[in-house]
Amino acid sequence: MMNLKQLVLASHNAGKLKELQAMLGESVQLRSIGEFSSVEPEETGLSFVENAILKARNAARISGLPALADDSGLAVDFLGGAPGIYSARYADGKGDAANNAKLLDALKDVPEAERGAQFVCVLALVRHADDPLPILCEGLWHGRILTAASGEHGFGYDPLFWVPERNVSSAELSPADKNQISHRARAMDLLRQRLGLK
Ligand SMILES: O=P(O)(O)OP(=O)(O)OP(=O)(O)OC[C@H]1O[C@@H](n2cnc3c(O)ncnc32)[C@H](O)[C@@H]1O
Ligand SMILES: [Mg+2]
Repeated sequence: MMNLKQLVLASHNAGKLKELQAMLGESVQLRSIGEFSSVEPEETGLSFVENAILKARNAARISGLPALADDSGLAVDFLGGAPGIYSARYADGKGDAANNAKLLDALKDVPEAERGAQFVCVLALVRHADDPLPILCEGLWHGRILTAASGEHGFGYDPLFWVPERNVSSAELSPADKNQISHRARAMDLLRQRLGLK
């Protein structure tokens, strides 16, 4: 079994680090890859799985530690699953606010019944850079895209994501609540099972 006290998170996204660390609790300390390098690998894969593995291998290579990567995004039904793996780059790298504005515009005049969407999260854990058997876990979260942003918590597309089971946007959920039911929470639940942490 790998030494999970020294796990590096292959992500430059502070929101992910916060959520994943909260879910893992104190038994595992996640170190950010940002401590080792500020260079972000190019996400050249065609799937969440490929990009998660690519990021995990890269972080393991740079840090010399086992690495966990999270590749995630928003798949919107009306847009045929876009922006999907391109969610972070949807507005050409101009950031969360620009991504959200572009999404609202793409769904302008689309009725509520056709605004379904899923958050997707794939977690990949490699023991070392060339690990031939990465652990892969995925989680989905079904909801709807709102017609205007609402809420201050979370990050990314959270203010636009309506959570039917709670009747609020994902950014209106407390961090603890989001971490119980999100795509990331579901993937992490599976990962903890795989690692024997629960
Ligand atoms: O690749 P790393 O360094 O981990 O950081 P990133 O932000 O680029 O992460 P991704 O490539 O996985 O892109 C994920 C995109 O999906 C969005 N996203 C993922 N999970 C989310 C969540 O829980 N709430 C809101 N938006 C989320 C996020 O804001 C990004 O635009
Ligand atoms: Mg990324």
